[in-house]
Amino acid sequence: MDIAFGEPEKNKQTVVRYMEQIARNVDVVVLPELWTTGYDLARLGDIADENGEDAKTFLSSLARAYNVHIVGGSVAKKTERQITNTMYIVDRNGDVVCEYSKLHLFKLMDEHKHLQAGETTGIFSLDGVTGAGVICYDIRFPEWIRAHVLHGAEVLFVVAEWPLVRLHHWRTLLMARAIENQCYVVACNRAGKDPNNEFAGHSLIIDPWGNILAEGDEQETVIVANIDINEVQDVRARIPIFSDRRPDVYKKFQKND
Ligand SMILES: NC(=O)CCC(=O)C(=O)O
Repeated sequence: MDIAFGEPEKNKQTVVRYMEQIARNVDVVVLPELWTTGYDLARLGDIADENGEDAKTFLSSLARAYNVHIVGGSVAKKTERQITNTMYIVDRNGDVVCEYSKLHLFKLMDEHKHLQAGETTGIFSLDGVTGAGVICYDIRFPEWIRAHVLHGAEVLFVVAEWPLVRLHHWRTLLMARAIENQCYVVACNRAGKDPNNEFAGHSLIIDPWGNILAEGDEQETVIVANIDINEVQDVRARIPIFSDRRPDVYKKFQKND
C-alpha cells in the first residue's frame, strides 16, 4: 500500500478496503512497515499508538472478521518510556501471537533519533508452521535471520519502507536470505512517496530455491502466491546446508565485539 503521511485513520481505511477485496481467499495477509504513520517521525509523540492498543484491536477484529492470519506490518508503539517500531502478528482467532520491535534502527532515515531498538525475537507459529518476522533494515543482518531459522522458521516475513534508490539491494538481499536459509520469504514493501523518499514497492514472495513466485511493481498492489511448506524440507534435503554447517569451527573463529 501507499501510506498517507502521519494519517493513521486514513491508512486504516486503506487496509479495510484491501481486506474486503482479498482476505477471504488467503491464509495470511502481510502489511508494510509503519503503515499507520509512515516515517512522520517528528510527530510520533502525538500520533504514535499508545501501547499499540489501537493497532492490536484493529488487526484482531479484521483477523476474526475475515478468518485470516495477519502479519500486521509495524506501527509506532508509544509507552511512557519509549517509542518502538513494532510488529504485531495476529492469528485467525484475533490473538496476538507475537510482538517484535525492530532490532536494527536505520540511521539513514533518522530512526535512531526518534525510536528505541527492540530486544526480542520475531518467532511465531501459525497453523503449525514456524515463521519469523523482521523489519526492513533487519534483512541486512543475515546472522539475525539465521538465528530465527535455526529456531525452526520456515517462512520469513519481511515488512518494509524501502526506498526506490536501493531497489536492487532489496531484491538481491531478499533472494539471498531465501537461498541461504532455504526458506520462503514473504516481503511487503510500501509504495508511493513521503516528503523525504520515494519507495520501491516490489513486494516479493520467494520460494526456498530462490524462485520468485510473485512480485509487485512500484505501484500500490496486492500480490498473492500459494506456498507448499514441504518444499522447505525438500530443498534442505537436496543441498543439506543445515547438517553441513560447522558451528564448532565458526565458534573458534568468532570475533567478540
Ligand atoms: N526502513 C528501513 O529500514 C529502510 C532500510 C533501507 O532502506 C536499507 O537500505 O537498508
